[in-house]
Amino acid sequence: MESKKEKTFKFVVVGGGIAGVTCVEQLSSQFASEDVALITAGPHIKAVTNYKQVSRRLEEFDVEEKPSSVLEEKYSNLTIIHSAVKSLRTHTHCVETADGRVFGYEKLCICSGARPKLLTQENPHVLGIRDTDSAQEFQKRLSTAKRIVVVGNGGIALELVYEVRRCEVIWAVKDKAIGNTFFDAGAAQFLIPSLEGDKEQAAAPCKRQRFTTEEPAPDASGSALGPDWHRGIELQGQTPKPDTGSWPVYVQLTNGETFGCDFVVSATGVVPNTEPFLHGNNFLLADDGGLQVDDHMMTSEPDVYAAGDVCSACWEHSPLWQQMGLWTQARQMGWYAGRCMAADVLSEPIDLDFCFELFSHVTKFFNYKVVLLGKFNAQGLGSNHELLVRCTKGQEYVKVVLSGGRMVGAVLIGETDLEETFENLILNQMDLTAYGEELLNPDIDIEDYFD
Ligand SMILES: Cc1cc2nc3c(=O)[nH]c(=O)nc-3n(C[C@H](O)[C@H](O)[C@H](O)COP(=O)(O)OP(=O)(O)OC[C@H]3O[C@@H](n4cnc5c(N)ncnc54)[C@H](O)[C@@H]3O)c2cc1C
Ligand SMILES: NC(=O)C1=CN([C@@H]2O[C@H](COP(=O)(O)OP(=O)(O)OC[C@H]3O[C@@H](n4cnc5c(N)ncnc54)[C@H](OP(=O)(O)O)[C@@H]3O)[C@@H](O)[C@H]2O)C=CC1
Repeated sequence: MESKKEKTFKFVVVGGGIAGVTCVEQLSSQFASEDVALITAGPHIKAVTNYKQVSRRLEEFDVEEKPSSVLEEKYSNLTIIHSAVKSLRTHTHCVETADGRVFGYEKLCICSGARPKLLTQENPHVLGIRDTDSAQEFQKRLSTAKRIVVVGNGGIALELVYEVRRCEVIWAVKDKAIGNTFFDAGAAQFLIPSLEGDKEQAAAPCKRQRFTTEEPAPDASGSALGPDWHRGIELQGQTPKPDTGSWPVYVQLTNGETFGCDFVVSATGVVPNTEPFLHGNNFLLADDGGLQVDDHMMTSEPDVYAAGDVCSACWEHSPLWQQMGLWTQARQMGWYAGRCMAADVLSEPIDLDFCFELFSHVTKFFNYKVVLLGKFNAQGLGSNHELLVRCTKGQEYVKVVLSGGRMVGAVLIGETDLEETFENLILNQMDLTAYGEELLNPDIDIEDYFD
């Protein structure tokens, strides 16, 4: 492959999702006179727009799919190659693309994302949702569906059961409460009425959900969708009719029930897209199949970095941070990987970025603003923690996780206006023992309290 090299770039980034684009922008701007390449399988790239720093650590932004020419116009040293990488030779520092071209690199960053981990492979009645194509396929199939089964209890399932209209949705959940990847049972309880509310009934007179609490028995192309992916696409089925007794597919659950449906959405997590890079190389993989990266986003292969959903952060984490497959983390990792690659080339030292100090995520579920901070579900704390909860039905749910009298995490649902104060309390690790439950007393203006 070495002899066929068409061109050698100083930096090559693989993947036009948010991690890859952020990384390549960082490198192209810092090294304006060096050749940089972005190799991506899809025709479009993802761009961060309307970036807003909500507080010291919380950020919000929109993500837009754009033609890649937008990037090439912005950076004259950037070349975009539209083809999938089919193999990598780390010992000769080159990649081969599906269209047979070979490119050399000095430093490479793999940002190839992840793909849905489907319940069953190659069953035409089981769909995953990841990119624009799969979302469109879902929309098309939904338009003629009377009943679907959604399997999984994470972000995608939460969004779907709320957004789908005029179609019976059977949500198969193996946990005791909904939304296990984001919420505890208390928060889940707070959110449940939103699924049964009058507002929904008015918009979708035929919408019905049925919950079950047992799981059923039993090629990545574009970038992952992101915030508000369902806005602007009609997620509407056909009005449910009486069960005719004949469905395209049947799902048997471990609680013994069987449901027929038009199709099944497998919202059961993702697997990192690593295959094209593994053969012939010695990448260390984490338990989740991601490329292991150290605190400089470096994989176990020399001059190869990784960022976003494809990688697993294997440095010793801050006690207040954990990795999740999220838009924000893809951006932060892509940006930091670019800076680490630059520091390496310039032989400059670089410290782990402060964004990895505290986990923070702002999103929306069931039309509520949701802010998650630190060890929001007491992850890894065992019994060594206490919880304070304040809840006003239909308005807000506030949960604080304390360990040794110090705040280590929080879940804020609704317009609580507490995120900045709590973020500061978590970061400064102040001993809050003296305040006890007063911490969540709604009659106290907590901001003034700690100023
Ligand atoms: C339906 C849905 C809703 C979501 N909602 C949210 C949300 O509200 N908030 C949030 O924070 N996160 C959300 N996420 C998660 C978020 O989208 C991902 O964590 C994030 O997009 C990961 O970015 P990435 O750049 O690592 O990977 P991706 O966006 O998956 O990009 C990977 C890129 O690599 C390219 N690629 C793959 N293989 C190759 C190859 N061999 N050669 C060349 N190119 C390749 C792909 O074409 C793509 O351009 C959602 C995800 C989904 C699926
Ligand atoms: N607003 C947001 O922030 C959103 C973020 N996302 C992100 O996009 C990515 C993909 O989302 P999603 O697919 O929902 O993945 P998630 O990882 O969020 O959730 C997967 C869910 O499926 C469950 N599960 C896994 N295997 C099975 C099985 N065999 N049977 C039944 N249930 C199973 C998991 O349970 P268990 O945990 O017990 O394994 C978990 O509840 C995630 O990284 C997610 O964080 C997606 C949508 C919205």
